Amino acid sequence: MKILADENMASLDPLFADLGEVRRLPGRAIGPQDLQDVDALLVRSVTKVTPELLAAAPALKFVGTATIGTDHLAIEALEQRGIRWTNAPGCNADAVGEYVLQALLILAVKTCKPLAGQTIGLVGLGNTGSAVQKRLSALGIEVLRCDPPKQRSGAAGPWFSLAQLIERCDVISLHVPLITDGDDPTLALLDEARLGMLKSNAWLVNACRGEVVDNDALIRVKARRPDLRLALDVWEGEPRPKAALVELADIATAHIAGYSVEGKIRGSQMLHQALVQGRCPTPEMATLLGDNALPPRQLEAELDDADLLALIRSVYDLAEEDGLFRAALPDGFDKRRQANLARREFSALPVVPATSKQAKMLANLGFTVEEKNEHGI
Ligand SMILES: NC(=O)c1ccc[n+]([C@@H]2O[C@H](COP(=O)([O-])OP(=O)(O)OC[C@H]3O[C@@H](n4cnc5c(N)ncnc54)[C@H](O)[C@@H]3O)[C@@H](O)[C@H]2O)c1
Ligand SMILES: O=C(O)[C@H](O)[C@H](O)COP(=O)(O)O
Repeated sequence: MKILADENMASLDPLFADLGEVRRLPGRAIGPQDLQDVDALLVRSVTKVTPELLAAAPALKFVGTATIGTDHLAIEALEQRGIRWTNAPGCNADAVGEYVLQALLILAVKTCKPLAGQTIGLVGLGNTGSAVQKRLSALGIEVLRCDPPKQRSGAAGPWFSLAQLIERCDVISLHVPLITDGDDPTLALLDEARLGMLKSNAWLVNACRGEVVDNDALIRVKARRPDLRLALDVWEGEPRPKAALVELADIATAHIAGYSVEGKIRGSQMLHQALVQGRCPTPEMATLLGDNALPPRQLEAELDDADLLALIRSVYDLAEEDGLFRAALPDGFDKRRQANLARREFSALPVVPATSKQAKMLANLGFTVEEKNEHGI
């Protein structure tokens, strides 16, 4: 079998080398010239799998994207050709949950407003939205949820409309796929009118797709509403985000919210499973990850937002990444993505809690909770 894969996918060798010949290319460079004899194509979000690309791939039988989003795949064309395809639902949801929690803590500390005092609204309650909700509820924070497709499917509420979230929430975090048609399109879901109605001093987080927020409108609204706070991981026109918007954002990163070693490996494992369809076992996470947990940390009894932020920053430092991203622009968007491939999830940090209540909270946040050892740590 001839496999063509994005060179930045995790665990390519241990997962796919035994299945055939694996050729690696930079994702943005994969084009019709590369696909003539390819049986299986493994991509990430940066490769646009268009009808034109598929037309140049007569032997293609399988396309896998190691991502949650599928907006870069021409799904109708794949299905018309009978090419099996899969994405990797939920693979990096924990990484997104951890990114958003850290972004909110940064804004809480910066604005001197305890996170627990904010009314937080989530738009989209699938894998990533739920990952954010889980972490906030570990801190005792309830959220208002907006997800019309879920609401219509009868999922347990309460549910709120987007208009209600905008009216009531101090914080809005977006977790929807990019959808351009149908009953619930999300293209420019936050347009100029809706952005203009955000509450005074509201925080807006976008870690789903840049096009879900009208970026030009956001520039205009933020320019006249300096009270708004923005945490933006995704942008219209990646890898060339609008410089004016980067400048106006409080936190800006290069579409890396879902980047964790664990999330990347999970994505590759899911593609392996879909490709082999049970013909051989998929190597376990522990084998692919290796034994490389971080040194344990003993915690104080009381943890405020700043303490929790410091703990989280010891795993991954979003404020530092924000600075590196700004310094890398205008050309370095993909360089920052490449540089984020070693980020670990909270579970890589063993923590020794001071109280049993804290132990529960830290476990629910995703940390590995350890008992005290004989040295008190
Ligand atoms: N920044 C990153 O690194 C990163 C990482 C992972 C995912 N993403 C993006 O986030 C998106 C969401 O990921 P997910 O895993 O939560 O997907 P998911 O499919 O599990 O959930 C999406 C949810 O959005 C809901 N939804 C759809 N249209 C809606 C609308 N108009 N209003 C409100 N809710 C709506 C759906 O009903 C669903 O529950 C992905 O499609 C991808 O584009 C970005
Ligand atoms: O949809 C997703 O899963 C994310 O946007 C994903 O994290 C993007 O990562 P990449 O395609 O660069 O691997």
